Amino acid sequence: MTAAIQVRDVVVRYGEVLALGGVTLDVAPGRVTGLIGMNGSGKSTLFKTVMGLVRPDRGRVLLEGADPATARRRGLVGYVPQSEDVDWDFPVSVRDVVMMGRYGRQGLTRRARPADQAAVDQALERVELTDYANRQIGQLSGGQRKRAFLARAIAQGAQILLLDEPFAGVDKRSEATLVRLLRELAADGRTVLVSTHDLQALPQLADEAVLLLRRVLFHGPVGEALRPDHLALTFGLDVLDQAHIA
Ligand SMILES: Nc1ncnc2c1ncn2[C@@H]1O[C@H](COP(=O)(O)OP(=O)(O)OP(=O)(O)O)[C@@H](O)[C@H]1O
Repeated sequence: MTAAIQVRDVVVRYGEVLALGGVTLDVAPGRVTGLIGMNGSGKSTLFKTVMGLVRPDRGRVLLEGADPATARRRGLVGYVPQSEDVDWDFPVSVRDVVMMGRYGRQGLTRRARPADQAAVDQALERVELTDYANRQIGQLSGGQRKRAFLARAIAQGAQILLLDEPFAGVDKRSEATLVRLLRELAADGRTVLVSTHDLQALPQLADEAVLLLRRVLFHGPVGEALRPDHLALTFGLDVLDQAHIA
């Protein structure tokens, strides 16, 4: 099967810092792929490069054959950013955030048509936030905020979903809801790439895993990714002390 996300030899530098040192990766549709790496390993940079928000110094990214800017314009790719990258004080409601997923279809007037309203209603229902639609986005819990951004991507009709640490600061129940939703979206044929620190949740979440440390150390079945030697390479030797993972 052709990869929905193709990353080829991508190098990204921030001044002196080498964030990605030649990443090559194919991400398949219809599956959840977990992206694992320690702080600073380049996970967010990889997402931003795939979104076209960061320009690689070398290499290229194709999303269903299109460059990231074109894919974004076509609404092909939806992004749930890390919480730190969002201004939670911004005076928008949950419904407004989800409606942003429809902007690409509304032209310059941004007038929401019945089809847009219906898509927003359905997306809110799918993530179980219908009752919170009129709340200011900052007045949600961590898990609800993630679900609101996921609803935006669903309303957009994005075929490729990128989620940067969606479980950080999220209670276990919200995490379970998010995992179920991501699995459903993948079963529908979407491409789901999700970064996480939560290695214990990985077997329930993902079909395959990518271990990242500025480049791809491993890409394959979750069971193999969690092997002690792979984790030691990815996180350093400390992780081996966590016997329940090893
Ligand atoms: N805008 C920036 N300017 C300078 N350096 C940056 C910038 N963004 C990231 N970096 C650096 O690039 C490296 C990779 O960062 P990145 O945020 O991609 O890692 P990450 O794996 O997402 O980390 P975390 O798990 O902490 O979010 C780090 O050394 C980071 O300090």
